Amino acid sequence: MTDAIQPSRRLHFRARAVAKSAFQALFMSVMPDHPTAADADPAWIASQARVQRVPSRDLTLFIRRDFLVPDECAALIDRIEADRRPSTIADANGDGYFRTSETCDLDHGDPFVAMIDAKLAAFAGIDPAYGEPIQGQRYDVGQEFKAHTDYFDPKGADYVKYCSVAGNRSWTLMVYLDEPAAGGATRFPKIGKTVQPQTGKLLAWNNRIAPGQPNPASLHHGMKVRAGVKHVITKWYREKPWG
Ligand SMILES: O=C(O)CCC(=O)C(=O)O
Ligand SMILES: [Fe+2]
Repeated sequence: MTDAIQPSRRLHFRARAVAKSAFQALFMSVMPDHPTAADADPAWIASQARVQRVPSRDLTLFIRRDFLVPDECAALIDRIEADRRPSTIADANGDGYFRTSETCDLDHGDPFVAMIDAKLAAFAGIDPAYGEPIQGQRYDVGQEFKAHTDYFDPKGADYVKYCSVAGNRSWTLMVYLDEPAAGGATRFPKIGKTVQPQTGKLLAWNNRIAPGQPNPASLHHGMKVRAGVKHVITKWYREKPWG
């Protein structure tokens, strides 16, 4: 079970591709040296300041607090608030309450969003061409995204629809933009790790054990917000260029 992207939106993003690549080139050029590979190198991620690796044999998971500053988070929240739709999932399982949040497709023609995208790519050390457009997710009280994986099930009905061009998802980067008054943690049940939302905190994990081999230990649950509102951005990289 995973979230679903909106194929109809892809045309829109393609039309923005020229602006996107120009901004990306600009921001990538002012960033310190970093890899631009097809896949992230955990050693690169671990080498950066203030990066913590969560001890686990089964999942490669990093946490970087204060990856974004509060002003950057607020500017992203403004964009998410202005343009959101009900979140969706692939491989529907009949549970209408599986993912109850709202989603925003951030506009990569917006130079600010392009700058955030470049920062994420530099952190991962992945060529931005492998990234899906960044999404924002918004959870109101009682909303959640039940335990799921971000990769698409290769045996699932929706695999061809979502993965025939760019392959499966490789890495997930996610940044908390605020801190709900209660609830809203991200739980990784297979490795016994729960991460609390904190403004600007980034999580990065590898959804595969090896190329082409999804990792079931990447299962995670965006838990119910109990008080307040939670916003995050999610960035998924693919095995092949997004196109
Ligand atoms: O909101 C969270 O804590 C998790 C979000 C998530 O897993 C997703 O959007 O795929
Ligand atoms: Fe997820």
